[in-house]
Amino acid sequence: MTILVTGGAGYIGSHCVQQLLAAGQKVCVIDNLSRGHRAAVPSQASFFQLDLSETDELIDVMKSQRIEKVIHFAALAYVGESVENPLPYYANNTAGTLSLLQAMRQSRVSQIVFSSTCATYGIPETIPVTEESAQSPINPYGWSKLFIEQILTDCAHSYPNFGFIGLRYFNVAGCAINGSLGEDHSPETHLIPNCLNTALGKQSHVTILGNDYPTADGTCIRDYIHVEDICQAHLLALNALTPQANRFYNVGLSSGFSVLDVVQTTEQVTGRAIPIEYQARRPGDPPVLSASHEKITRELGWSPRHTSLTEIIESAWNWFQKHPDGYQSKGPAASSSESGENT
Ligand SMILES: O=c1ccn([C@@H]2O[C@H](COP(=O)(O)OP(=O)(O)O[C@H]3O[C@H](CO)[C@@H](O)[C@H](O)[C@H]3O)[C@@H](O)[C@H]2O)c(=O)[nH]1
Repeated sequence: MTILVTGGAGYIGSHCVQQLLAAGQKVCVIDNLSRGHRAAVPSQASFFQLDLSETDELIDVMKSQRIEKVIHFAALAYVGESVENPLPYYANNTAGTLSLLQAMRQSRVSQIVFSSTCATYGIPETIPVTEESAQSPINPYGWSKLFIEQILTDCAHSYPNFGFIGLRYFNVAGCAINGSLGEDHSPETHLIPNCLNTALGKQSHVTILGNDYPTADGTCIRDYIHVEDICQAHLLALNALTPQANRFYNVGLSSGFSVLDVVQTTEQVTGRAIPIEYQARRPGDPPVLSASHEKITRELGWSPRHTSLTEIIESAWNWFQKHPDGYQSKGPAASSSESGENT
């Protein structure tokens, strides 16, 4: 059977493709290659440069590649940007997923692992957040994903063969432990890459977006989880997919680190000073997010391997040092063929 991976040249998608291939799966990647530099798609996978909105082309790929299941990563995922400009979030994330689901239905592909987010919880009433916590997003990114959760739930109720598992990610971070894949967003807004780029001297300081939150040091607390542990959750979810599966799982470590904790840990890992400047809060940011992962541990046997923030940042620092210009750098991982040629 072949697994279709949407967004398979992106940060999390590329790491997952590597794990799927290592597990002996046949993989087909689609990616629109927008938003800056992408990882090269490995030659063992087939690749089609497609956007989620291209329903007919998606149907052609699903039929010609004999797709059996889908892992759906492709999405816009910047909380701040979604507040400034919500329409692309609903178009790309919500309408794009609708197009994908229509293509699946036309092609008789009925099982999907979906990348959801802790941003669907909004400001949680209790920490750690369980899957039963109320979902009330405070930014369009979270809403764009929550709408998809409802669409998937409705499909599972109405279509007998349809099954899904939705993974609600907390803050995915770090890079492949073997150094082969990294994190390269454009524009870069994520905290750990911004800290590492400051350590590399590519930017003068890290801007702390708010120090008046109701937390011990006044900065936001997040649950950082290593990208390879998120990918492991996808492989387990893939195996657990059945017709009528209708389940959501939090994927986080139940740990909480403030923005200042992350800056200090990055200083320790890199041995370099990271100057900071304070700015006002970024609209759409909840003060504290951390996951209960009891359900995915109990039901799927998920067991994260990289559980310290130091280890997560070390894996990223390893890649950033060797790729100071991201995938454009002249390094071993960046020199392979462009993903667009690899069809
Ligand atoms: O230069 C920076 C960047 C970020 N932050 C703060 O650091 C925290 C983490 O921010 P970031 O790394 O941008 O991640 P989030 O906005 O928390 O979003 C991530 O976590 C979401 C879940 O909330 C995922 O779904 C998103 O895809 C993913 O980008 C937040 O409190 C930010 O306000 C700063 O203070 N300065």
